[in-house]
Amino acid sequence: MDELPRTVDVVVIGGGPVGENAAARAVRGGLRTVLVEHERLGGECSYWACVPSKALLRPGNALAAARRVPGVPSDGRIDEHAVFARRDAFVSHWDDGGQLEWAEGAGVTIVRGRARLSGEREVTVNGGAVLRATQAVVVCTGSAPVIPDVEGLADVPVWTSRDATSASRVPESLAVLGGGVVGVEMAQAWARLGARVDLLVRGDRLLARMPRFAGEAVAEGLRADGVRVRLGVDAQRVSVVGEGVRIDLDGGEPVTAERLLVATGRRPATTDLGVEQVGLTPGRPLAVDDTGLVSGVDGRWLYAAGDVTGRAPVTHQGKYAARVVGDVVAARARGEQVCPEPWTHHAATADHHAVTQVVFTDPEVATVGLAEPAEPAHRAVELDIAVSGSSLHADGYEGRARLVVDTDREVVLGATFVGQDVAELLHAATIAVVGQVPLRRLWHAVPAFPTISEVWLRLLEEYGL
Ligand SMILES: Cc1cc2nc3c(=O)[nH]c(=O)nc-3n(C[C@H](O)[C@H](O)[C@H](O)COP(=O)(O)OP(=O)(O)OC[C@H]3O[C@@H](n4cnc5c(N)ncnc54)[C@H](O)[C@@H]3O)c2cc1C
Ligand SMILES: NC(=O)c1ccc[n+]([C@@H]2O[C@H](COP(=O)([O-])OP(=O)(O)OC[C@H]3O[C@@H](n4cnc5c(N)ncnc54)[C@H](O)[C@@H]3O)[C@@H](O)[C@H]2O)c1
Repeated sequence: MDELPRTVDVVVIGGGPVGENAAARAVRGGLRTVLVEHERLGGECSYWACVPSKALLRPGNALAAARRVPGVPSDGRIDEHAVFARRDAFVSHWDDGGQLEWAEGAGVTIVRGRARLSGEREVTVNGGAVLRATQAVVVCTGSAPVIPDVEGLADVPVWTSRDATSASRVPESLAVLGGGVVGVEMAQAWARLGARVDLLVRGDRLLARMPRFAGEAVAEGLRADGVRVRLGVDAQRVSVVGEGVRIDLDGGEPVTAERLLVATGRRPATTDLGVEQVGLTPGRPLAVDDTGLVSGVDGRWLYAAGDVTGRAPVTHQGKYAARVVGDVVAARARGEQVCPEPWTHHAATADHHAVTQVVFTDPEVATVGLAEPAEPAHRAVELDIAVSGSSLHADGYEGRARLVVDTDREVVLGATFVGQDVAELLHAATIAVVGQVPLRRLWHAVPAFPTISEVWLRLLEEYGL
């Protein structure tokens, strides 16, 4: 720390994907920028979330895809050692040296340590060195798992998503608490690696924020892999039994498993961050406007992006918000007027209208924008994915697609696709939503034959074109 500048233009707290992007963008705007990270550069996403979870899911999805195409050798079993080795390579063996090199190459100064806000434009690292920011402090501290208040849960060893993405031995049995995205992805990954999996879900469906047909299709996919999907069960008590854990359920028989994964959501990481020093409440998300400026703090110096804002907790939306923040801070430093009109360079407008997400299960779920009609003028146009492209892609292909259409303006407000390999359909839908492309113009976007995208033509016909 001694040789570091104590006064810089921008201090970014948290070196996950979001903080890295905010810092790089600020540097690109000509600002001297320090990024403080207390664990690994690259954050949760690179080492314990997006990347390793997708590496664990991909082999099972590839094998299942091969099994749907007669003639392709697919009678073997997954070699878990090779899967773990590939996962380990993707997370660079949990070594962030490569990211450090990238950051230095991008001109970002890295400081290792835990940062706390200690006053206006001021950040203290490890309780010692003080960094002062002439322009802005940008908080990108991410989120942490929520462990619910269930009797006994605090006293038993459980898996969080960190363990579920980094383990290198397949447990004989795994109970998963929570039917959200982490729950369904990890239930399938570990089932396909050979664990006996129970998925314990409080509500009556999986993926409750998505259209019902999405959760139902994923539940069917999980059941086909032997996962026992238990809907409408509430964990009452958790205790240690032998080498494993027992979960007593309201609404079902008790479940015993070698491991218990708690996948019941995440909360913004604003505790132990000194937010009370600037009049904010620890534990709450940092509410931001569309430029990333934190609400409730005077002086236009505190910004935030990513999971910590609670806005759209997926990596790509956080990085988008980070690019906006970096550019806004640089523009304001140059004395330019920032006009955050919707859809301009200085406003993260897509967070309100076009958040994208893919659930990487088999079947996949891909969503953008509105999942359900929200006003009388909105109409859901929905059908099975049954086109030449899909039937050639896999025997017995099953999928479903929904567009939410604004019938007054005749534009697409949202899309949901479920089925094998639908993730790559999503960007076309995103462009339709963001571009507010009239349906009558979309009619002229002719899907290539034979691709799964032919479903777009069927959807437009179903609408009435
Ligand atoms: C199992 C799992 C799978 C996921 N899969 C996907 C996926 O496939 N696609 C997707 O888009 N999203 C996925 N997500 C969500 C994604 O991981 C997050 O949206 C993303 O990591 C948010 O990035 P971030 O930079 O805001 O936060 P993080 O990645 O959490 O990074 C925050 C960083 O800040 C650091 N930090 C925190 N406090 C301090 C401090 N006081 N001082 C210094 N440093 C600090 C942390 O050490 C961390 O490195 C997944 C999440 C989980 C749990
Ligand atoms: N592919 C992806 O984009 C991806 C993958 C994984 C995670 N993520 C993101 O990471 C974050 C965390 O994911 P998550 O699945 O933990 O959260 P989530 O909010 O998606 O799901 C949590 C689930 O747990 C349930 N729950 C809460 N308390 C419970 C309790 N006491 N008992 C039983 N169930 C309970 C909730 O009803 C909810 O269904 C989310 O923002 C998610 O979008 C994204």
